[in-house]
Amino acid sequence: MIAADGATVALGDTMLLAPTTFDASPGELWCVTGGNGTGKTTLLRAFLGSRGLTAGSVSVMGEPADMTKPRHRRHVASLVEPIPVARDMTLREQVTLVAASWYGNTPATTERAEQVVERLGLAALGERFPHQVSSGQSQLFSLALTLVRPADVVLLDEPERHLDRHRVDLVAALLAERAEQGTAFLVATHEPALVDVCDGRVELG
Ligand SMILES: Nc1ncnc2c1ncn2[C@@H]1O[C@H](COP(=O)(O)OP(=O)(O)OP(=O)(O)O)[C@@H](O)[C@H]1O
Repeated sequence: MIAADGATVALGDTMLLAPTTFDASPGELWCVTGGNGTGKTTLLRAFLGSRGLTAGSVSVMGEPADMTKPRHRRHVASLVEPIPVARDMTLREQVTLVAASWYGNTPATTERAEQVVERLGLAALGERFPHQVSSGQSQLFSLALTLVRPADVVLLDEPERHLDRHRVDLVAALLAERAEQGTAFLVATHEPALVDVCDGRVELG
């Protein structure tokens, strides 16, 4: 489902990602761990197709990673780069809009969006605008925008950013539940609580 075979990124003499090999199956939650600068974000970007490889290969569902291809974009949801948000729409409206763009504008879609908002503890903040929430709440909002859409593969870069222990546990539980339903996850993290719920681990550095 998500595979790397000797994936390597170098810029001149600088090694951004040492040769990396792994293979995650559908429904598996994999963590990418390692110290600062060991190549976690670089590996995720390789799976987005935004960072070219010097050697080796990466694939998603057996095909090369290429976000210019609509098929790839349909399969892969990601929170690796910041997600653009609308300043003049509430959090709930934006999560619902993303859901509607994938599932259609129906009452079931509204319900689906509300479930994600609730699971991430954002229900009471749903009528706020992006500039009216804290850094941690903003991170939960970005996760809601990422997780509300359908995806076979989800790539997340340090989803624990700005989150307290309780919220990290909320996120870990939600990711583990989504994985059980068949989504494959690749999650770069420094957070032991996320590593604890992983089925596999890529250790860099
Ligand atoms: N454009 C670039 N030119 C040169 N080196 C780069 C460039 N971008 C990243 N690097 C280097 O590549 C290495 C891997 O960076 P990357 O962001 O993938 O690390 P990371 O494991 O995600 O780190 P962190 O835990 O700090 O987020 C780092 O040593 C970084 O300095």
